[in-house]
Amino acid sequence: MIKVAPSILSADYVNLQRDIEKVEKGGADYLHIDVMDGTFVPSISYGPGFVKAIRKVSNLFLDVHLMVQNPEHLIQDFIDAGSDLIGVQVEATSHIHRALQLIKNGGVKAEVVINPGTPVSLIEPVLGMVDQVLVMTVNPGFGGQKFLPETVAKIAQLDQIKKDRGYDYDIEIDGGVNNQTVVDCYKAGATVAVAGSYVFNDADPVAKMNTLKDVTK
Ligand SMILES: O=C(CO)[C@@H](O)[C@H](O)COP(=O)(O)O
Repeated sequence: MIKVAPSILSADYVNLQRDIEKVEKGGADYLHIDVMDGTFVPSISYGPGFVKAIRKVSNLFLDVHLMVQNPEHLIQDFIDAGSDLIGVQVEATSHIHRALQLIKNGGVKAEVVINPGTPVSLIEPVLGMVDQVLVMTVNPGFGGQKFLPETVAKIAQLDQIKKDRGYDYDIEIDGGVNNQTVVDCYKAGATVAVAGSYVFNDADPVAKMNTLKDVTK
């Protein structure tokens, strides 16, 4: 069964605490928080103060995805804010190893993220040091996009590397995840599914999370 990480990008910001409590009580495994800087991706979202505020009202595992250029400058702020895991895009820094070290040295789980156009070979050197790999299944920056099926092969490749080398990272997927697209990803080796619009654009987000779990049993 896949773990589910609702993405608050699609939550109702005016009733954010209500939406977070709903998915927390309903069995969410993580809460996914997308940090966008308007440079690495076209949109701007939230900063460390936002993560700190959520930390005060929720015990959920905070899965913070930095879609920002040169993330190393911001990592400490997001550690201090109470993140449980911090993800950095391999395309956003010349120093991916250093960025991951900074996260780990701060006592937080470390994740490397790859965009749909980025090959797995680019992150191979750091796979032995991460707790999670995020395979973007859409181009990052916006919720509600269509899943890109060609990304499934990369999930399978990462699963094979994990088995061959005895690594134990989780493989997370993000973008266009729904009750259909999640199935092939799960079969290929995905262990965590981020879902934004599928979960929150429904009157019953908990039922949607349960569906993602049910179809991957
Ligand atoms: O990273 C992103 C968007 O770039 C996400 O985490 C979105 O929140 C996913 O939204 P859906 O595709 O599930 O609507």
